[in-house]
Amino acid sequence: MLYSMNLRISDRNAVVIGGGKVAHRKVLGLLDAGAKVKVVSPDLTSELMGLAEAGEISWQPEQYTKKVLEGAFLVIAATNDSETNLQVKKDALPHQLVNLADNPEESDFQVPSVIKRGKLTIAVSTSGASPVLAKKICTQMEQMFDEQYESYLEFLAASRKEIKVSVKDEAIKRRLLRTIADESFMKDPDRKQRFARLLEEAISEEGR
Ligand SMILES: C[C@@]1(CC(=O)O)c2cc3[nH]c(cc4nc(cc5[nH]c(cc(n2)[C@H]1CCC(=O)O)[C@@](C)(CC(=O)O)[C@@H]5CCC(=O)O)C(CC(=O)O)=C4CCC(=O)O)c(CCC(=O)O)c3CC(=O)O
Ligand SMILES: NC(=O)C1=CN([C@@H]2O[C@H](COP(=O)(O)OP(=O)(O)OC[C@H]3O[C@@H](n4cnc5c(N)ncnc54)[C@H](O)[C@@H]3O)[C@@H](O)[C@H]2O)C=CC1
Repeated sequence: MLYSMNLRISDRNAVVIGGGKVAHRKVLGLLDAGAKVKVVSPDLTSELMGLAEAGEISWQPEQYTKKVLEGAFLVIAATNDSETNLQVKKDALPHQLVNLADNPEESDFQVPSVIKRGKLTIAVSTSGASPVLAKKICTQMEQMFDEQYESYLEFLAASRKEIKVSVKDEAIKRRLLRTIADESFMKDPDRKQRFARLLEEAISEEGR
């Protein structure tokens, strides 16, 4: 059984070994999360080359050696040589998180298929059984959780903060938090006013 979590990797060092299309996909995810990415590979796809030229990643144009792992928080071995990928896992220190693109069993973590809507993240994993199914499920979820969720999550975050500072009664607090998570709030263009009224009512109910 794998343990699911959302890792903060902004400004952490990530090393990706290999410069093919799989490496490129993993690099994009790492950059989105704000990691400092170094790619180690004698060659790069044109997309990775573009990122290197733009200074978004650093490129070490060489074959893998153990020393490239120095200072890495997270390591992804995505070469097309399974022996090299396995060697990366053997060389890494116990606290370095390692993913092998061709070897789920030896990986410390696996990368799920992901949908992002602002603060909302939906990650789907099949534990390596079928990455294609993970991607398909995400495609289905994309319709259910459309772009509207981005502003809705902003509304929820701001409203929850307000509830936390202005309501002391635990039962009333819980009721409000559940109410704003209702689908009707997601769809309501006047939800801010509706929430303001509810909050006012709750505060006066508490004062009684
Ligand atoms: C274990 C894992 C390790 C990891 O990469 O972390 C892993 C392993 C392997 N993938 C393989 C193949 C493919 N992977 C994809 C696609 C994705 N693979 C991703 C994750 C994962 N892949 C992790 C498990 C996640 C899970 O199961 O939930 C996604 C979700 C995320 C991402 O990569 O960012 C991304 C979809 C991105 C999106 O949502 O768009 C496609 C389809 C395509 O490219 O369109 C194919 C071809 C079809 C096929 O082979 O099934 C192979 C065989 C290689 C070979 O044959 O040589 C292995 C190795 C093995 O199985 O042994
Ligand atoms: N996890 C996933 O999502 C998927 C994983 N795979 C696996 O990922 C691997 C890579 O796939 P692709 O990117 O399509 O391959 P690719 O052949 O396009 O790229 C491989 C890259 O690794 C580099 N490389 C090879 N030996 C190296 C070494 N010793 N040191 C540094 N770099 C080295 C090559 O120069 C090349 O840039 C394959 O082994 C495949 O089995 C394939 C599809 C999906």
